[in-house]
Amino acid sequence: MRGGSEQRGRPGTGRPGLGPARAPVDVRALDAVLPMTMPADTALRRFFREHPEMGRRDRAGVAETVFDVLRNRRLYAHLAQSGDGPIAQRLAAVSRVRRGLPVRSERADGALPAWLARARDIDPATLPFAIRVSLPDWLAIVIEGRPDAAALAAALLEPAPLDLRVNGARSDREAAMAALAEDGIQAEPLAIAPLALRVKGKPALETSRAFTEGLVEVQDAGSQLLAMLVGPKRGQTVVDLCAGAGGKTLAMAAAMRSTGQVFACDISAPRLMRLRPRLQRAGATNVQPMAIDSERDPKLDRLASRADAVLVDAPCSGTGTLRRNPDLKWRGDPTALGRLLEQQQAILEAGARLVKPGGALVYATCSLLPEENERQAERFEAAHPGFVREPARAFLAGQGAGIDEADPEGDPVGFLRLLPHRDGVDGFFAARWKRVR
Ligand SMILES: C[S@@+](CC[C@H](N)C(=O)[O-])C[C@H]1O[C@@H](n2cnc3c(N)ncnc32)[C@H](O)[C@@H]1O
Repeated sequence: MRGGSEQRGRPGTGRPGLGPARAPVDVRALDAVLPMTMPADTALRRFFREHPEMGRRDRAGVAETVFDVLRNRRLYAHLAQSGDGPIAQRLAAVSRVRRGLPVRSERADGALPAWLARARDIDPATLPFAIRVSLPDWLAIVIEGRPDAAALAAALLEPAPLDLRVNGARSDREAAMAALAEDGIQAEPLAIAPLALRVKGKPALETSRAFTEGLVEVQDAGSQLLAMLVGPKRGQTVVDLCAGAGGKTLAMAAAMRSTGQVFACDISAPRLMRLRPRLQRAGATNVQPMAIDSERDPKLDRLASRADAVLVDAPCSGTGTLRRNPDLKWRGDPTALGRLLEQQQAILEAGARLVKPGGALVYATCSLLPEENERQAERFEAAHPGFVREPARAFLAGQGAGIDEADPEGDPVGFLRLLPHRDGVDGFFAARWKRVR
């Protein structure tokens, strides 16, 4: 998808259309994001920092266009092929026209140019699957092969909802909803996870009392289930081996009511730094952030066979989170998958070494790719007969998650698979094992 029509008419090249300085702000924002040299939300945050004159509402409008384009980029680029002007301008115009928003016309009579009218009126059902659902070929092949392809692909094009996890150490759902309501934020409980709330609209959450006082934390409800699957209990030693900025660390620390110890390990010190203010807000005193060089870091030796539970929330393709991170479709490099698979295996091995006899090991991804999910879990089991798979859905249902014990696809294997079109959460995979010897 990179190339062809998208390369034509770059900004500042004397091409027809608007010059970059005069281009509408959503077009300039797209110019900043589309080179994909960094994650889209980082590029957009930087763009907003450079434009302090923009108000909250303007930013929201621009973010909506940018993310709509990222979600639908392949379809829009196809529809924009016959248009004139720089690609960012054409993509923004297609986005606006297909969302029923006004588009600035350059024609004297105010009518849309013919190409844009065609782009507005075309029925995507007439287009090939990968273009229709805006997936790169490598991912379209995987998704089109599934029985639920149409529903899954459609769900991946929707914006993700904003889910919160109530900090059980400080509040409960009723009290958190009341605190949010004080700041005009409406939220409803979700059945799937016992501490999950779904926020209505896009309010200014981070300035609300519920957020600043650590009653709630932003976390997809599916992600909350993965932390629950670890089953951390008061007083235990738990290792979160790929803790990142600590979404699941925080959930586990709260479940342990600030007793015991959660070692939050990651090779990215900057990500772990982002965990610190979150710990403070949540009042979690049982977490020890631990920056490691790799999964073989000798710092981990002292935890060998000591952990009651280990979570390996492995680095992965992120294909389950495309609602939230649509730029991954265009930044993701399928040739890097082999390296990721090796890393996942190595981290899972390292995690297993830390589990004490009788303890639990959870492997989780936010991927839709069987190679990163079922195949990895099966490979691990074949090499580690001392780890016995436990039925994940039954485990979660036993803790109050609103999911059926039986796999919806009738699969008896005991893995957890969460899907946006079916479960209303991001796409996740998880396996839970008990170390029996
Ligand atoms: C899926 S993210 C973790 C998200 C996090 N658990 C959460 O809930 O927010 C994967 C993390 O693995 C980390 N990582 C990558 N390779 C690693 C390794 N060899 N050992 C430990 N962490 C690693 C990455 O830095 C990244 O933060």
